[in-house]
Amino acid sequence: MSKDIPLQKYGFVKRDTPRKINLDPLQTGGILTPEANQALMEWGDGYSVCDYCAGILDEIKTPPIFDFIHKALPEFLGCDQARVTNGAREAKFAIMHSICKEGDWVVMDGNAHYSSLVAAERSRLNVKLVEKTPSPEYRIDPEGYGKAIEEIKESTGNVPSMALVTYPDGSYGNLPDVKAISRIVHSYGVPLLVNGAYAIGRMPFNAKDLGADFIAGSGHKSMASCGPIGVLGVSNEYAPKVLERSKFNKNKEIESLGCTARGATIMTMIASFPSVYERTKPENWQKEIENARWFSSELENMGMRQLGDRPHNHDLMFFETPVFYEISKKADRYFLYRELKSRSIHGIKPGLTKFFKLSTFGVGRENLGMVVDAFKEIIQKYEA
Ligand SMILES: Cc1ncc(COP(=O)(O)O)c(C=O)c1O
Repeated sequence: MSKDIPLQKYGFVKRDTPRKINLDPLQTGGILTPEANQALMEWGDGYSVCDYCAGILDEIKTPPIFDFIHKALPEFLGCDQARVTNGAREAKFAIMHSICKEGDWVVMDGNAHYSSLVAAERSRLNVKLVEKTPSPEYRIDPEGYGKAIEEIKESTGNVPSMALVTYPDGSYGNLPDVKAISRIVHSYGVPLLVNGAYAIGRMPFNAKDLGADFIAGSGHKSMASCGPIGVLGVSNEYAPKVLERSKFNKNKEIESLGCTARGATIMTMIASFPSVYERTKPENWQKEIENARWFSSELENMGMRQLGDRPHNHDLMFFETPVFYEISKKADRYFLYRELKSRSIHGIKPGLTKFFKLSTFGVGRENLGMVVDAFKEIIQKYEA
């Protein structure tokens, strides 16, 4: 027998982050609804959803996983077929791995998330990035996709086997012109994967309208679900490859390794779905954009600068904050984190003062006003 393991620090651990107001881009869209909180307790046992499983997760009728995956999700995502995965990255990997062959090329926007790059690496693909425009916009020019495809064609003799665009990206919250990108890549016969980790579940999103052949979304990031869970969407044209079943076990899809999100993760997604559906309606998303723009203008009035798309069209925003950086030289680099923490405002990374990103999603105008007031107070306190 090995040495005794000290167990004191394990068991139930309380989360002590004060987060009355949460601005963390990773977290705002993943906060559970009351229904999802309830589902978490009800379905928390490991394989709880499998009481009535006949061998195929997405065909479980009770609880209504079949209806959710085969009816509600494709309708919601605007795609022919949908599946749940263990995250956006697992959806991207499954798509790349099934569609591309080792050594193929994939073209991605220069704002692509690292998880898109590692999904390509794990699939043994080569990646060419479409350059973004310089600061302060960091825009992706759709024409860059045509140029990248031409370059790959010239050097390898073949077009890439896939293009990917991040909509919006996770640094600046920029929404590239996906329809234009889709037209360009399709003119070369290249299929398009839209990484909607920050779109699906927050804002109106329709794969067919965007011209996407594949989509990936994140439940824990944007669909008020406890992670890890994501969604994958695919057109009928590519579904046979992406959803191919095992020759050893006809019930099991290869790319999902047979089963994906199960237990609490899928049940929290289902529990939150009515609220998520509601919040993505254009009129509700419009309010989120108005809040983001209002918040951005308040920060700019204090001497900060919002980078990326202007006017901004998403809740995720990146700010250059020289006013806090100057204070940090006199105080220390953690002063902002401490001050916000003492006001129960969470989400700006500890130690960041020169620039930071945040999300206003679901925070509401009143709480955003409290953040604005907090920033004003902090500036006054340290500049006095
Ligand atoms: C733009 C973007 N895409 C994908 C992901 C990964 O999502 P998931 O955790 O669901 O794999 C992230 C996570 O930060 C992201 O910011």
